[in-house]
Parts: sequence; structure tokens; C-alpha cells
Amino acid sequence: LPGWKKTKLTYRIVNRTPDMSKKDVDKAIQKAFKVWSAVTPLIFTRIHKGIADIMIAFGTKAHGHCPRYFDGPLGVLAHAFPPGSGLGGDVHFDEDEDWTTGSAGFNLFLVAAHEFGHALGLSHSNDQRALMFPNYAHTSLSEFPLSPDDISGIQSIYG
Ligand SMILES: CC(C)C[C@H](C(=O)NO)C(=O)N[C@@H](CC(=O)O)C(=O)NCc1ccccc1
Ligand SMILES: [Ca+2]
Ligand SMILES: [Zn+2]
Repeated sequence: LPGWKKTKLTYRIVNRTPDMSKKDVDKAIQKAFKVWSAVTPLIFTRIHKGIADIMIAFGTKAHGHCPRYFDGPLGVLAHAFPPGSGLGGDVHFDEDEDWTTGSAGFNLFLVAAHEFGHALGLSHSNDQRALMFPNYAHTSLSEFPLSPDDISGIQSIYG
């Protein structure tokens, strides 16, 4: 499984969603990184300008220089690129979704935690309890969303 060749990674929140306060977006993203740093030697540091390993952005349909397009409300909620330079590790959220801190719409923390799994090198799991399962509907709003499957997956890359 391909992973980052370093344990100190930077991230940048390039733009924001009007659905949530800036503070709530920052908190959701920080909490989502903590899910993975809790079970790996990875350290995530936020930067506010320049190019980060993990560039985080909200967009609709054709967005930025991204080769993959979003599809309007529902369907695809977000996508992430596996570790690497340029687009590698970047995470995009579909702004046509309703991003929330709760259980209405789509919970940004949960989707971000799933996307960061991809940005660290994980693909989808067929374990319905896993955060990396393909569908959001199966994810509980629990404090700690990782299943044993997620943990063994990430530790096989960064163990
Ligand atoms: C083929 C990819 C681009 C589909 C895309 C995805 O998996 N992104 O990581 C996605 O947005 N999948 C939806 C599937 C769906 O709408 O049911 C999803 O919920 N992804 C976010 C997610 C999935 C599982 C747990 C938490 C969040
Ligand atoms: Ca969508
Ligand atoms: Zn996914």
C-alpha cells in the first residue's frame, strides 16, 4: 500500500463552506486528523498559505484544476487523492452538500475522517463497520469512528 514517506504532514484549508462557521470547519478538520494521528506516528500541522501536503477545498461540479467533477447535491460527497506530490493527498468536498456539525445533512468531521483515510493511502473497505466503508449512511456519529479494520489498514502502511 502506498503511503507518505514522512510522518510530519502539513495541511491547508484553502477555502470554506458557507454552511458552517469558520471555527466549526477548523474544529471538524482538526478532529478528523486526530482520529488518524491517534493510531499512527503521523503529525499534522496546519499552514495558512503556500502549498501543503494536504490541500483541503470546497467546490462544485468542475472545481479548480481537479480532473474529477462533482455531481450536485447527494451522490458523491467528497473525494481525495492518494499520497503523492501535486494533487496527491488533496481533499475536495462537494459544496452542493449541506455540511454540518451534527447529524443533519452530512457531518463534516465524519466525511473528512473518511477522506483523510484516502489521503493517507487507504482505499474502501467492505467491512460495514469501517469508516472506510464506501457509504456514509453506515457510519455512526460516534466520537471515535475507526473500526479494527481501519486501524489494521492504516497500521499496515504506517505501523
Ligand atoms: C467514488 C468516490 C468518489 C465516491 C466518494 C468517496 O468515496 N469519497 O471518498 C463518495 O462521496 N462516496 C459517498 C458514497 C455515498 O454517498 O454513499 C460517501 O458517502 N462518501 C463519504 C463517506 C463514506 C463513508 C463514511 C463516511 C463518509
Ligand atoms: Ca454531490
Ligand atoms: Zn471514499
